[in-house]
Amino acid sequence: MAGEAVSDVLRCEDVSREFGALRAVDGVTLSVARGARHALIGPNGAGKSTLLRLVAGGLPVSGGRIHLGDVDVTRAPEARRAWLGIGQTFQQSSLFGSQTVADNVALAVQRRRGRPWLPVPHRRPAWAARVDELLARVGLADRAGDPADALSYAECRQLEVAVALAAEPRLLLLDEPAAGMSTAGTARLLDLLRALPDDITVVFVEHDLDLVFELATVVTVLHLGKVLMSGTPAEVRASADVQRAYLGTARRADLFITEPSPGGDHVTTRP
Ligand SMILES: Nc1ncnc2c1ncn2[C@@H]1O[C@H](COP(=O)(O)OP(=O)(O)OP(=O)(O)O)[C@@H](O)[C@H]1O
Repeated sequence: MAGEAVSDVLRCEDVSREFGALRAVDGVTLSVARGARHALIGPNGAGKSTLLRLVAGGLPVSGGRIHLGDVDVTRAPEARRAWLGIGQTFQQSSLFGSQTVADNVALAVQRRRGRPWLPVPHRRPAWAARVDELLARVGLADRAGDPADALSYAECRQLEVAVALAAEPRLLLLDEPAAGMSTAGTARLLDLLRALPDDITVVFVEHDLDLVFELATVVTVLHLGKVLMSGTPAEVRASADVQRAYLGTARRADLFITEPSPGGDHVTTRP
């Protein structure tokens, strides 16, 4: 319906992706509301990263449809989707290590302003101001002149967010943004993501369930390529189905606590 298309930034309808005989994503239907911080969680191999790649356009779907707002982007190439407003960070770094922190962002700003062919970062005042603003947003203003190679792992992830934001996305896809981070790095990342404006909708894949439950407004749980459930963080933490999906994995099954009751399994969450 037209009304739904306006309020949802992203809609996946019956989206599937096969790798040979494996259905990595199996009939996923999902709506992401404007301004949401929408987490995708699930055990290893559930299909989370594949779904992100299908949305970003890095992989074609085997079936189903993907809408960005009211535009059907199912067959659109990745660059077109980026132009339409899908930004992303990757599990693998996409930074230029020998370029400065500021120049990494400047190149991304240049791409957005339609000058991707300029061989070196161009120093137009308006673009430089945008670079400064983005570096301040991700907490790297004081590292602007350092080569990206000199950044810590956590700072690299912060810089990748700045590069993604330079493309002015309305939908930002983050694949395991906290992977490999220290507690302090994760806390900084959480602050950074919390401070993003509401007109940027965020969909993120994350194994750190503490981060998920701190940040997410909606959580979708994938299991064996299918949506097991979508709900608020509280609903997901209280779900016996979700707990069962996580049991037997090393991933924070302790967040979901089963208390035996006369009526059968009863799941509560940690206070
Ligand atoms: N390019 C590929 N070729 C073949 N199989 C793939 C490919 N990419 C992913 N898969 C398989 O698809 C399934 C889903 O993988 P995916 O990476 O999407 O899971 P995930 O939920 O992100 O897992 P993790 O949490 O471990 O990153 C897995 O069984 C994986 O081995």
